[in-house]
This record gives sequence, C-alpha cells and structure tokens, in this order.
Amino acid sequence: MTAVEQVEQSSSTPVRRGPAVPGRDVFDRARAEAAVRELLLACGEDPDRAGLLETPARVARAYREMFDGLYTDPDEVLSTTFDEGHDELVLVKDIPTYSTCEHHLVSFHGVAHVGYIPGENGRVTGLSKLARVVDLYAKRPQVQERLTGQVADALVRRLEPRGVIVVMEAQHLCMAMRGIRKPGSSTTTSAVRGLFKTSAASRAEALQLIRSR
Ligand SMILES: Nc1nc2c(ncn2[C@@H]2O[C@H](COP(=O)(O)OP(=O)(O)OP(=O)(O)O)[C@@H](O)[C@H]2O)c(=O)[nH]1
Ligand SMILES: [Zn+2]
Repeated sequence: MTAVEQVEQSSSTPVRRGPAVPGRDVFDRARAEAAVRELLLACGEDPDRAGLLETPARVARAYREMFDGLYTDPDEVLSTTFDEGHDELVLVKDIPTYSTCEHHLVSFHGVAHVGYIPGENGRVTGLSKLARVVDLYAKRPQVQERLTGQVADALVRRLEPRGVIVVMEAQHLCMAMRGIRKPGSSTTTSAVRGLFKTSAASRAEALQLIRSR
C-alpha cells in the first residue's frame, strides 16, 4: 500500500496520510472546495453571498495549479538530454519563480539561477528543462532552502554533472503582509554540489556571473 493509499477513517471524512506520489494526481477537488467554504464560514463570511458563490471552486482550481509539482515527477522533465561534449558552465539566470510557503500558505516569489558543469558523459539538457524543474519543485508547499536543494539534487541525479549551483532570491509574503511586516526584505539561498562545493574558484566564477547584469 502506498503512502497515499494509507487512509485513516475519522468520524466522517477520510484523511490522507503521507506525501503525494509524483506522477499520480490525487488532488481531491470536492474536499478542497468544502474546506474553502468552511474557512470562509470560520472567518465569519457568508459563502452563499453572490460574490463568494464560485470562490470555493476557484480556490480549489488555483491550489491544484499551485501544487502541480506534487503530482508531476520532476525527474521526468530531465529525461530529455543530449550528449554535446560540452564541459563548461551552463547557467540560466533570473528564472521567475512562484512558490507557496508551507507555514502560512501564502506566496514566496523571486528568481532562481541554475548552473551546472556537465560531467564526463558531456550530458546536457534543454535550457527550458532547467526552468521546468524549478517550477515543479516550486509548485508544492515549500520552504526556500528545500526548494533550492531539491532543484540541485534533481540535476545531480539526472545529468551526473561535475557540479551544480542553484541560487534563489525571494520575497516572502508571510514576512510582508502579516507577522513581522517587512516588505522589501529578501532571502537568498544557495545549494552547491560537486565541483562548486570543492572549488572556491569555480563557485566564485559562477556567483560572479549570477551577479553580473
Ligand atoms: N527558513 C525558512 N523559514 C521560513 C520560510 N518561509 C517562512 N518561514 C518562516 O517560518 C517561521 C514559522 O514560524 P512560527 O513561529 O511557527 O509561525 P508564526 O507565529 O506565524 O511566525 P511569524 O511569521 O514570525 O509571525 C517564520 O519565522 C517564517 O518567517 C522559508 O522558506 N524558510
Ligand atoms: Zn510563511
């Protein structure tokens, strides 16, 4: 039995346990709609007033889209590879990225920079695939550090490169619109693997290219 199939029967509604299985769409639209309706009621709103009638369905659709990366296997995206014999840095900068903070379920967003040096196999992937991998890991309940590391690890798994560097700069709405309320503050995270970890010179070169405008 998979994690998703492990279902606990509570008084009336089944509760799913464990992570979604990539490649399998387990999104429960009816349940999401009921939850949004319940949240509106809990906030003291009237979900039956005209302006809110369609809101549960809209929000359910939005969450299905925002969490698309739970149901799609990011490794599949990296199955398109070419043997180019290229053995120097490939860097895609400024990939616009929207993710959802798993603590508050509000957006954190910014840009991701993804670079790698192909391995002895000379294997590269399509440039768009780098952005697709970022997107799929972003479209999950996330924290920025994990997102950054997951993208790096996916590249290590699929390309077996000599090194990978992923840098992400993002603003967290949970720090801007509520709580500490510091709009404009930004968070930078990095994940380095292989050569970028062992060689300060390679790391410095990549970081300088990432910074240059
Ligand atoms: N490290 C890390 N922290 C995050 C990220 N997104 C949100 N957080 C933080 O997660 C923490 C959750 O803290 P809690 O004390 O459990 O929640 P809270 O009472 O809502 O915290 P405040 O935001 O300080 O009001 C907060 O400090 C957030 O800023 C992230 O991507 N990475
Ligand atoms: Zn948050």
